[in-house]
Amino acid sequence: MLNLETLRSSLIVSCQAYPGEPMRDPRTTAQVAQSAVIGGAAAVRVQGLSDIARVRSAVEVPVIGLWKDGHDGVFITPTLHHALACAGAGAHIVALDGTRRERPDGLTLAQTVAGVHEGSPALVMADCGSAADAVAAAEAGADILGTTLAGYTGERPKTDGPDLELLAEIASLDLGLPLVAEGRIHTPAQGRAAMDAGAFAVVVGTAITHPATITGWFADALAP
Ligand SMILES: CC(=O)N[C@H](C=O)[C@@H](O)[C@H](O)[C@H](O)COP(=O)(O)O
Repeated sequence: MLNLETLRSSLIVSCQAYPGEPMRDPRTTAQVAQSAVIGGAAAVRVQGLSDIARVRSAVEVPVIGLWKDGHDGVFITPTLHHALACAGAGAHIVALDGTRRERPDGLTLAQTVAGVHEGSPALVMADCGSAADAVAAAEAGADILGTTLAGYTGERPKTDGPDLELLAEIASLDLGLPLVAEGRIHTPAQGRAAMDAGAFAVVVGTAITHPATITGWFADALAP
């Protein structure tokens, strides 16, 4: 089983393209992931079964896999079925919705985490939206806590950069699990600030791997 200590103080790069986008292709995702590893990514985060499988065979670093189904409510690896499929595709860590919301298959988060642990060697990263989510996810047996859904569930404001206040709050609770900062980390300084707020590791997605958005930032800055 994966030793999480290898990810302490590290950068994890999320490599995702969205439905209909030109880069939505497993071969492209694998090339982006390989490039991230060359740059220093200690792990990668990848969406979708084909991308997980392709990236798993293309890089040596741990793969965090998720399956987005839909785009609102509980959509990040929403059920145990989705989670086990991610593990089956090769994810070392399965990222799943770690909120307190009702799940589409009616299972609790604890039942879902137990199901992943019983059915695969994968660890579970709980994508949380608040400190209350993080507490519940720790109690449910998650292996890693992430702030992925902060600003997306209505419990926290959508901050411009990372939700440093939430990170510090969860870190202060000493839940005994690695706390991964994820969401709207757009600069190296924001990554550093997330570490200083108590993160164990940092996930960066858009600012490294989504050229359409990055291009838009520059284009907007130049507009008269
Ligand atoms: C809320 C949601 O759907 N987050 C997704 C989770 O996998 C991805 O769309 C994000 O890109 C990822 O969390 C990384 O965050 P950012 O791209 O802001 O660095």
